Amino acid sequence: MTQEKWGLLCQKLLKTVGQNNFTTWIEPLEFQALENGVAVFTVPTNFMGNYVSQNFSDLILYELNNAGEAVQRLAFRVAANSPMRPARAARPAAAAAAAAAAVEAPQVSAPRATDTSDVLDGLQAAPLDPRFTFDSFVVGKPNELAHAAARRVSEGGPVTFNPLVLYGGVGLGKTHLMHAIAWELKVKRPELNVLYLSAEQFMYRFVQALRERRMMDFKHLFRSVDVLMVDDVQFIAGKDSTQEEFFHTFNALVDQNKQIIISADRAPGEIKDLEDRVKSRLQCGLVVDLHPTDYELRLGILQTKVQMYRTTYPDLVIADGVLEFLAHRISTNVRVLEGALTRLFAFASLVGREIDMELTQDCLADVLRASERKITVEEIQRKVSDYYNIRLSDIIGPKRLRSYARPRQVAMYLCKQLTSRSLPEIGRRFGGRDHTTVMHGVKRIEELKLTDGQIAEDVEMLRRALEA
Ligand SMILES: Nc1ncnc2c1ncn2[C@@H]1O[C@H](COP(=O)(O)OP(=O)(O)OP(=O)(O)O)[C@@H](O)[C@H]1O
Repeated sequence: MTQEKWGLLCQKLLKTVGQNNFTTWIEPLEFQALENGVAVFTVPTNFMGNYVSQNFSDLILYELNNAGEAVQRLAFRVAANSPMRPARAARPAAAAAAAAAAVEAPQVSAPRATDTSDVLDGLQAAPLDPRFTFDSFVVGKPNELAHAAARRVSEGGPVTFNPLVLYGGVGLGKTHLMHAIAWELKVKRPELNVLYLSAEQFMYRFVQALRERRMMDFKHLFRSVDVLMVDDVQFIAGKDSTQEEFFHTFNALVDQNKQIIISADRAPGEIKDLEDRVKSRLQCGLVVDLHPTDYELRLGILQTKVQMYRTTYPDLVIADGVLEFLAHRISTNVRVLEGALTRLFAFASLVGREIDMELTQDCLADVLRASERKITVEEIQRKVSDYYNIRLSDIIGPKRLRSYARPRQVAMYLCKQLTSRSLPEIGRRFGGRDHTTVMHGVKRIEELKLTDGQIAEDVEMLRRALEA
């Protein structure tokens, strides 16, 4: 990090801590160097180093990381020429050594075998992946609404929908879109404090603050951001104190008209063990769904990735039909699709062969086998609820009315037939039901298929729709 960059960060710190605190504590800090993740500052006195590390280190770390510097901790050294530093010769050797040693921030001081503070301090703001930009995001029918909403938020204009909630199954691009928003805001509105972190990191930060009795710092930090992005919010479900703190943070930011962006693996109303008040707050803004990819989107993603790979492997040749084959066969999630392509390119470049169908099938045999059973429990639940025109929450929820119970049993049956999930796992996905309930449901549908033509037809139609 350069002195200029530190100067720019100081302007942000001034805004957050106020003129008095800034003049007394921040201005006297001199940035020295960034060494192996440690930002070293000189301070006029030991006392000042201790004070800053206890009261402002969270904030400084946050700003440094937010500015793209990978800093895990801060160290404060008393300046050798400080007028306030006692002459070296006048002090006993031990005291001199102690004074010369770095004053480390207490929560990140020497590694302690049983302490996770060091790890937790690295979680100020999760780093943004440089590959996850809007340019590299391929838009198709299943994600066009989510993309449009993300684009709008990334303009950093007046807050129109708060929060923006992006939800969808594994590997469908939620994190990619959140990072893309953050990158775009960095360019368009560099003065904004944008904090991206996972819900898990939010919890660790909260627990750390509680343990170190630094809740005021924590609250101050989270309430001073302009845009807060929390990824995978379902993680805090069932964690009561974290949910409560999240709720207060959320309200404080919304009151200040600060933008909040959340991602989750399902719609807020369907996240089990998420407090109702949190659910209802999340539902206040714009909730958009990233649907499972369709064939065209997968093909588009593959073509885009191939263009990118061409810069690394300019000589590789892909035979006609290979990308279409992959887009057709690997429909689990985009992460798997990308992984398959990476492996294929690496393999072909190692053996110096053209990528044709034979090489693809050899190299990706396991991936292709695994994705034969590609349908997820969530997709089945969604399709069944659409088919019977009932809400997804009624498929998962406790209601026993026949109009919900029968579709639920159909969904359980299809999960057993079309996924590799065990009965207890399926039960868990259906609102925490016991495996015997699933077993009963599956058996009931097997019987009905033989005696009830309508059920047999429903099951067949759904199976075909899911396998399409
Ligand atoms: N539409 C898309 N265009 C280009 N790449 C995509 C698209 N959707 C997903 N990806 C890629 O797929 C991978 C997984 O995406 P991402 O991590 O955003 O998924 P996610 O929805 O956050 O998943 P999880 O639920 O596991 O957190 C990333 O490498 C991402 O770049």
